[in-house]
Amino acid sequence: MGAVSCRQRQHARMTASHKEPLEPAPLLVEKHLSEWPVPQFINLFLPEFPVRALRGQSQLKVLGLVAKGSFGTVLKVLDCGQNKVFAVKVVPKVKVLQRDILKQCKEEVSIQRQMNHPFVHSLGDSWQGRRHLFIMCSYCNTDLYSLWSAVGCFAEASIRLFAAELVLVLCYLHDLGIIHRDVKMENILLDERGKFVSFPGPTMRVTLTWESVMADKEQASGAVALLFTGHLKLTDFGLSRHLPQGAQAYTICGTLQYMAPEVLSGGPYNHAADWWSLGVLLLSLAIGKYPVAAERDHVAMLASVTHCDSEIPASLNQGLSLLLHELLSQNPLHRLRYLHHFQLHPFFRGVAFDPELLQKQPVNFVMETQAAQLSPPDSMLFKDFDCDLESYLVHPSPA
Ligand SMILES: Nc1ncnc2c1ncn2[C@@H]1O[C@H](COP(=O)(O)OP(=O)(O)OP(=O)(O)O)[C@@H](O)[C@H]1O
Repeated sequence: MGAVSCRQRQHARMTASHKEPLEPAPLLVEKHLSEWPVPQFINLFLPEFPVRALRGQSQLKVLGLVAKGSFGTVLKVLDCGQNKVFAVKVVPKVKVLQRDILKQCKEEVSIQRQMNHPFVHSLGDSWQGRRHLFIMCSYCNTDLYSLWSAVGCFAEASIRLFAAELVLVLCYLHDLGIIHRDVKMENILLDERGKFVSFPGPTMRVTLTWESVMADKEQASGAVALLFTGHLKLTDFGLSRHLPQGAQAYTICGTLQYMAPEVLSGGPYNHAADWWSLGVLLLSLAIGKYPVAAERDHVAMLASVTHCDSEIPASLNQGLSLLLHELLSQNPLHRLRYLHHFQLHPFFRGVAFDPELLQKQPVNFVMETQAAQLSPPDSMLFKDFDCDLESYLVHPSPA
């Protein structure tokens, strides 16, 4: 049995107030490394994390904290050279070595570099400083978890659209011989090209930021209708690995609520485990809560998920209910897994599994301003913010 590496939801996006730029905006700089021969603490992370000379004009300014994940801290930065906003995951090298996740970290970057799909978040850049690893991607306004927390139950049409996009993504990954192992709402970002149109009252507001949608929601009474035109991007390949078709894995890893029974029991398992996670995700979107709450560990969780399919309410649309039963099958061999399974499925009748066409479809939501709640107060989660920011936040010297 492999190492146990289960994740609970440990991070949340920063609220608007946390996202205010720090004054003056610090620069994301680590001391330049130029020694030869290359010391072990650098060599270990090559070639996936090259050493970079300080990048003059294209230095990165930290605009705010986005989230603290279980492996690293995600910062929102401005690339002054390109004048473009990115997200940078900062992972302390010492944590990588202490947790024995060096191979996993390198795999994350090499897999994400390989990605070329409209619904997958591709890698912008990766490099190392003296004490940290940096993984940079384009910045996305929000993630599916935040949207779900605000909206609650998703309408069937929205579930159908997101499901079709995720089916395309998982088929793409599995065809490349990659298993994701952490498909969950927090790892699904909503496209940076996305636009939100909110209707907090009689007036319509077009906005690009999630924060202004939330402000509309706070001010309105009754409900806020929301039209979202962006689409999803699967991210976080931190637990992904190359697994050729027909091969099996044994490491117990993932996020407890989303882990398939064969993963929780220590394997063997294969790509079918990602389809189970998709089933949990879609069911959660449909019912507005997790079908099975997270238990304290994988043994207790395994006992709980044995009857996961019984959590599918009879009130759901027949096609959706059938899809969920076929994704949440205890036996991985009985799970849907090939694109043609989905193309012929009654739930997807009339859906073109074409990324171009899917991206053109807007998604509608209605947020009840009284009932809906944002994710838990994020400031609480940052009380124990333990990343040593001082080491790489250098205030720019006055001009
Ligand atoms: N490119 C991005 N743009 C905006 N937000 C992002 C971006 N990348 C990550 N995030 C946010 O940061 C969170 C944590 O990132 P990520 O999942 O990569 O870190 P992690 O350490 O692997 O976390 P976990 O182990 O909890 O999954 C994401 O859930 C998302 O909310």
